[in-house]
Amino acid sequence: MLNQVKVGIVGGTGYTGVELLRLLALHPNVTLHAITSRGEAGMRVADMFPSLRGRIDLAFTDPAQADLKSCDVVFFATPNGIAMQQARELLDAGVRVIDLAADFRIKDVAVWEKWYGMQHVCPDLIAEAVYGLPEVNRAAIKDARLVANPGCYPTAVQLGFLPLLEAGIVDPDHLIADAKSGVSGAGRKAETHILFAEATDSFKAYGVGGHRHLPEISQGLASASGHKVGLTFVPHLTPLVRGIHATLYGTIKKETDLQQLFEDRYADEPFVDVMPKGAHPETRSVRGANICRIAVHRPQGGDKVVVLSVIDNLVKGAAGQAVQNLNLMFGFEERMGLEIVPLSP
Ligand SMILES: NC(=O)C1=CN([C@@H]2O[C@H](COP(=O)(O)OP(=O)(O)OC[C@H]3O[C@@H](n4cnc5c(N)ncnc54)[C@H](OP(=O)(O)O)[C@@H]3O)[C@@H](O)[C@H]2O)C=CC1
Ligand SMILES: CC(=O)N[C@@H](CCC(=O)OP(=O)(O)O)C(=O)O
Repeated sequence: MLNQVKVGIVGGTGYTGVELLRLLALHPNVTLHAITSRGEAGMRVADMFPSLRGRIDLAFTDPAQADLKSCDVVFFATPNGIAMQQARELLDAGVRVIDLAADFRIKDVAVWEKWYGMQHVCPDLIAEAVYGLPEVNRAAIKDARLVANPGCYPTAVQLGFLPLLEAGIVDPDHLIADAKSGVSGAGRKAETHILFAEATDSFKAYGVGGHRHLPEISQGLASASGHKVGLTFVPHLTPLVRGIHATLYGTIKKETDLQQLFEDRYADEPFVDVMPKGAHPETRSVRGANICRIAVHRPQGGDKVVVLSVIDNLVKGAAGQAVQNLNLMFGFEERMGLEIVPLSP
């Protein structure tokens, strides 16, 4: 077992890339070896991100020149369609890969190609990849060469629905996920809808007709329930920087103590907190930390269950979960580098 891993990050200037840097800077068993950027090659990381001054003494390298093959593991914090072009070469060189994008998340290649609008260049690697949701796939992640780190909405929604579907408590044909994301979920790019004046002091749904996280969530929930699910998923853009709040609805078909069900399911999970009965988790209670806080409700004792699930999209929804996966892959304690108290307020 290695006690020090050499890490490369492709896409070090994006929001998930810099979040990886923040977490890995304090990870005792990680040595950062290469951090790429095409636009900022040559610039010192700490000059671009003063929050990392005194913590990271490296410069960005162009991905074409970066020494990725001598790393033990490479994270791709890049747009969709980039990791699939380089994964095989790295795996062949003995490098393990964690993709924060969606290239390896959906097992059905035709479904992936339809939603992502491009041809997949290595479908055989999709078959090999392990979906990196530790609360479901912990054992397989430990042995994986290639991990598909889950999407942000899919993390919040799946963790909220899993106990109910695994135990057959709700009707799997009529699930509703009403989810809200902060603006950092859209990445660090110049687009009109995420400009301060457009996104602040306003609130809107988007992708009601279909969002690319729908097939990813449906795949995970189907696997939990043992058959296909019917899911209505509506994402919203909310004027927060970080955070996802998912309100999940199901129709109860089998009676159980819902609070006990959730507490038992997540009793041994270091990064899922089932809150006391009647709680209303806030996104600020997870800000900056690798945690999903969940509360389960049964309004007026009726036939509907309502689950509230909150995460920080950049941490449990991306970089933190990726570090959790690294810890599992290299046999480190799962909490290593992730013992962070959320920022509140
Ligand atoms: N933001 C979030 O909350 C979440 C994001 N994700 C996923 O993680 C991935 C990264 O997201 P995010 O950090 O928000 O994205 P950003 O747009 O903020 O950053 C993208 C990064 O990728 C680099 N990059 C872009 N194109 C290429 C390329 N062709 N080759 C190599 N590097 C490239 C960019 O740097 P440069 O152009 O200088 O090379 C930049 O560092 C995306 O796939 C996203 O869907 C997943 C979960 C949550
Ligand atoms: C607010 C916002 O725009 N969110 C993004 C989520 C993108 C993301 O993180 O995508 P992956 O998890 O698939 O990598 C969106 O809806 O497209």
